[in-house]
Amino acid sequence: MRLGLIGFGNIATALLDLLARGGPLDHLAVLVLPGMEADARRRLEGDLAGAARSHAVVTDAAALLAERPGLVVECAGHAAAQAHVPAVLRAGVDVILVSIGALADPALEAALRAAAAEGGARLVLPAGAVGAIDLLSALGAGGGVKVRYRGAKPPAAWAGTPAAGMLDLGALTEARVFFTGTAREAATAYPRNANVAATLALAGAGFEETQVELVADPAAPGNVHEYTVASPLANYTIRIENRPSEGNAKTSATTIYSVLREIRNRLGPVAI
Ligand SMILES: NC(=O)C1=CN([C@@H]2O[C@H](COP(=O)(O)OP(=O)(O)OC[C@H]3O[C@@H](n4cnc5c(N)ncnc54)[C@H](O)[C@@H]3O)[C@@H](O)[C@H]2O)C=CC1
Ligand SMILES: O=C([O-])CC(=O)C(=O)O
Repeated sequence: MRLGLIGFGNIATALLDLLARGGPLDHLAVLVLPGMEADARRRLEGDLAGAARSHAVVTDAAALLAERPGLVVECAGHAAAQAHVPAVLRAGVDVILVSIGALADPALEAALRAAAAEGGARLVLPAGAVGAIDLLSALGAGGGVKVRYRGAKPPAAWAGTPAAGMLDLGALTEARVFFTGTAREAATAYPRNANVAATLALAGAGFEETQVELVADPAAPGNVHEYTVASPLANYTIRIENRPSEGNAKTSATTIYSVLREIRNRLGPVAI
């Protein structure tokens, strides 16, 4: 398999580590920010040396495409999704988009849909840190879906976000709701913490109709995603207590495994 990665942070490196357990990739191309090439090469020739038979480190989409990836995983952030994913899709290469909240920008959502159609490629939106997206997406097609989502994380996971200006994160002794609004507002204001809100919106009731609450909770047993769905076909509530990933407290470890699942489902004889 020839894999392209946009971003080489927590998700990308943990994913490579997992993939390498199944044997090395045929070729790996990694797109990093300019100036970060040497760091990436050091890791690819150091602790991640077994991940691929050959590798390349690039800084733009044209160079990534020149490496002929069969699949690209975006795991870099909203700005990277905007800068690089349209060209990859237009070139006919499928993209697993992890920074799903980027689609809260209607212009980018339209551009990515158009690029995928033009290139004959597929934009794959993984479940990421949440679950039961299969059911929500099925119900979404039936219409009349209402979704309420609550995302709670320990205070430290909200560092560097607008929550830090509203709350004294280090001194919290009880749970505080600091945001209520639509999924579009949540994904836009919290690009590194509310991709789940966008995933639920895209699967179910849409960005305006998906109600979101974000919470800093010193007693949270991890990154907790809870949502309730009411629809003519089924009603359900789900609560997921995620362990944070080792490399980034904002990101749940399950996100990495969700991307691994998408890749495994493309390669194996059975998809589940
Ligand atoms: N769909 C979901 O459920 C979830 C989505 N995410 C999203 O996944 C993304 C990655 O998460 P992590 O790996 O934990 O973050 P991270 O911060 O550890 O890694 C991101 C990497 O991307 C690099 N980067 C930033 N802009 C770039 C650009 N324009 N071009 C190339 N590289 C660039 C950074 O230097 C960094 O190394 C974030 O956008 C995050 O919000 C995270 C958790 C859940
Ligand atoms: O990983 C998580 O728990 C969720 C997350 O950061 C997001 O929704 O962006």
